[in-house]
Amino acid sequence: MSDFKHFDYMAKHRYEQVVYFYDKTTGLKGITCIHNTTLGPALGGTRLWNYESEEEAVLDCLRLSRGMTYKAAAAGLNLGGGKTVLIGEADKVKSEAYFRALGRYVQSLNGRYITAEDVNTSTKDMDFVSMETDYVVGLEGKSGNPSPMTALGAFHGIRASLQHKFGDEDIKKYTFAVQGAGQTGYYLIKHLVEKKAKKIYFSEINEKHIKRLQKENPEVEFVKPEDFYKLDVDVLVPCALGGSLNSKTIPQIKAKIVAGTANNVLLDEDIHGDMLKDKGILYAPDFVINAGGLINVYHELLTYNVGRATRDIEKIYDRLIDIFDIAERENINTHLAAKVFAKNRIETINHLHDNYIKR
Ligand SMILES: NC(=O)c1ccc[n+]([C@@H]2O[C@H](COP(=O)([O-])OP(=O)(O)OC[C@H]3O[C@@H](n4cnc5c(N)ncnc54)[C@H](O)[C@@H]3O)[C@@H](O)[C@H]2O)c1
Repeated sequence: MSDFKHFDYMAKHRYEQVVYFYDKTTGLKGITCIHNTTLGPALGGTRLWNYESEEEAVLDCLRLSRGMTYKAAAAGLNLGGGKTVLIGEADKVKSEAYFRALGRYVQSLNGRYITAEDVNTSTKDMDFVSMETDYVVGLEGKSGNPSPMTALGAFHGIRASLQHKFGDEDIKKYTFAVQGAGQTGYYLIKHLVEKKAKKIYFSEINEKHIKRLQKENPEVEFVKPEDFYKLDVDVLVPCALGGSLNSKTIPQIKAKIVAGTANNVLLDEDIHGDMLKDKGILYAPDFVINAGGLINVYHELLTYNVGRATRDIEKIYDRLIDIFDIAERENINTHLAAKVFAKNRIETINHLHDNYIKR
């Protein structure tokens, strides 16, 4: 019997709500976690995963929803943090009825939570969800594929990092190594090529993605994944896995900046955030630099306009500059500074709510 104490955990990290739902007919089994709605409705995708245990699923949902609170707050959006996880094998459970049942549960929360696609769920699945609820974004024909926008945000984040570290953001003067040329890495490389980066390396494990890039941009040089961290470049651009910066990889790094799209790059936020700081490596916090897709999808809740969304994504530049300044002033690592930045925004708006009596 597990001794995980749900309410103690919720109290410690200030969660608002955890909802369990089960639909007998379709076998839909899931959890929605709403971490914080100070800034607005909790937004976060629906992840479908064959979790080993229910506890693992709850913990994943809790952790991911909290991450969404910070991400939305740091992105300057009027959104809170939430997430849904569904327990099941993707190729066995998925159907129209399954996702429409999910839509019913989302609708029952009356707008406190807004969903979207995530691991193992697609825009097509979300179309079924949208038949039952208004509270779903990232639909076909609306804001579209988030990956190019995530890559665009990361590109502005790289510029901000260069500016802060070297006082000059001219891409032409620098060398880059990109890990992963998938949905986001591919587009990010295109931006670096377009701005005539001095040299670009990339590492990949998917043969198809390697060939695509070598065909389209032969000047971008392939390196084996095991050689990625020790490359003598100015900027490492992680666009693949979580946990890639850890006690084994950080000592190998020669680059002065780490800035890319990958989520949860630091295996341990505190230990590895400090390790990078001590080595004089500027780290652009993942949840700030990779928020372009979220900012884009948020614009669906307004009236979607690609120009306005793009301008908002550009603001990642200023936000990172502010965060780097906080880190320097407070002598803390940049990941912690980003959390301080996000928490400050939530607290400020919270006070504002206290001053204002709704009629
Ligand atoms: N897609 C988005 O809009 C978005 C938004 C925010 C964050 N992210 C994060 O960015 C990261 C990349 O997302 P994506 O959508 O580009 O995923 P993706 O799966 O399309 O691309 C990842 C690529 O990395 C490659 N890869 C895996 N392991 C590798 C290794 N050891 N060395 C080199 N390459 C390796 C894969 O083969 C794949 O081509 C993820 O961490 C994701 O959570 C993505």
